[in-house]
Amino acid sequence: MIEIKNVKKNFGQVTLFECKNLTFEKKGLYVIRGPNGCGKTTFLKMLFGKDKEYSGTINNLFKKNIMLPQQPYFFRGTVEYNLGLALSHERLKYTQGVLKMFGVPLKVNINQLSSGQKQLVGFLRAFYIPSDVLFLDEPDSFLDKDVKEFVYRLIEDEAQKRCIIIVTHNQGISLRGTVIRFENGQIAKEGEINI
Ligand SMILES: Nc1ncnc2c1ncn2[C@@H]1O[C@H](COP(=O)(O)OP(=O)(O)OP(=O)(O)O)[C@@H](O)[C@H]1O
Repeated sequence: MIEIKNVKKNFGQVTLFECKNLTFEKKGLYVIRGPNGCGKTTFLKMLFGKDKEYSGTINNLFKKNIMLPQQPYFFRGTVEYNLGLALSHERLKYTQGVLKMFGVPLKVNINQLSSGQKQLVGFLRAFYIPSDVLFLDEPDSFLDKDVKEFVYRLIEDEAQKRCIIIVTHNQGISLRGTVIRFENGQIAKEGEINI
């Protein structure tokens, strides 16, 4: 669970956003929406605990937190090598199956993949590391329709077991979750809808 009370984020004299009251429960999918530059990535980093420069309270009670940034870090080496460093044998096998299904080569250097292929690898790696809460910062920006559909269904199913907080500009493919919207410098819960 994450509880937020009277949080204000400033850069210098300028207030980027405020969040008066918000709770992320133990399980569920939270979809963060808002225009470019409103502060979604900044907010995610604050929830994750990486950015501590704000006023007010963010009480993150989750023990194991995993964050997938917009540009995840990969080690020099193959796709398989990068996944193998992070995942258990069983989860690695499943991940390899998904990548094969979408035609992503496993034995090539990670930097030889397309942006969408690389994004799928980064997503699967973060998704299959056990955690209590998973923060996803635009994990879908380069994914085609079929891959996005697959990833969204995976996220929706998994959110029945743990808390997943995703930032996305998605339009077109449905994703069922509680929408948290940035509007005029305020963050508020909109309720559970299909975006
Ligand atoms: N360290 C910093 N100092 C000053 N301004 C910053 C700093 N970090 C971020 N900003 C500004 O805060 C604003 C919000 O950035 P952020 O990346 O959180 O937005 P976003 O909503 O995730 O945008 P996008 O949808 O484009 O990814 C931007 O205008 C950015 O320039």
